[in-house]
Amino acid sequence: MAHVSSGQGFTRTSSARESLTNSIDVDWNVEDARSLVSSRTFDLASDLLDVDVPYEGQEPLTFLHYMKGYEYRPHIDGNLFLSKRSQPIGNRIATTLIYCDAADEGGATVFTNGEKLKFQPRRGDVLFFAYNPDPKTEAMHAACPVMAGNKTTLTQWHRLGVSSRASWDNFSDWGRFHNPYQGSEWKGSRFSVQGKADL
Ligand SMILES: O=C(O)CCC(=O)C(=O)O
Ligand SMILES: [Fe+2]
Repeated sequence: MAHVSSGQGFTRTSSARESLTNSIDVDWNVEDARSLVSSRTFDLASDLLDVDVPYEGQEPLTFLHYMKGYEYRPHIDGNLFLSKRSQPIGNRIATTLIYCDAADEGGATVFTNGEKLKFQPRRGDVLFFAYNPDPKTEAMHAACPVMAGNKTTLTQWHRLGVSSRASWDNFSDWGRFHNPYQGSEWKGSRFSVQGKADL
């Protein structure tokens, strides 16, 4: 059972997932650990997907802490295709996982359909996956139970079509989430696929 926190002092529970979680809103007006880590995940996503993934208006960074026996059963993070024909405006298209601490035993991230990949993370590893072409097959994944030690991760989901004026919760039916940094905008440089050919 997970105690899934919004960071606003309430939790909801999920039987598919057992971890301690916290949502970390990013203030895009300042350059700090949160904005720098989060922005790098969007740059990576833009580069790999060949489409500019916005920074502002995205879901918060989510910190997950798995203790011994905790796991996250097979699930999909998003349910739309990223194809030339469909325009997944406002929807999740990909996920970046940053492994802050690896378990001593267990805690692999596995892709349970398609090619059945198993990724045994070490501290500092980063895993990126898109839901293309079929999110219900290749992108179905799970976090194996932690058998010894602790595992902590930061998850950043990536959406297209969000902005400082149109945040992610406008495009989901989970209700409106208070973000103290709503409307903040990154003033620094950012990766763009337009300049990629010149690299
Ligand atoms: O911690 C993991 O290995 C997977 C986490 C995950 O699936 C998620 O945050 O959506
Ligand atoms: Fe997931």
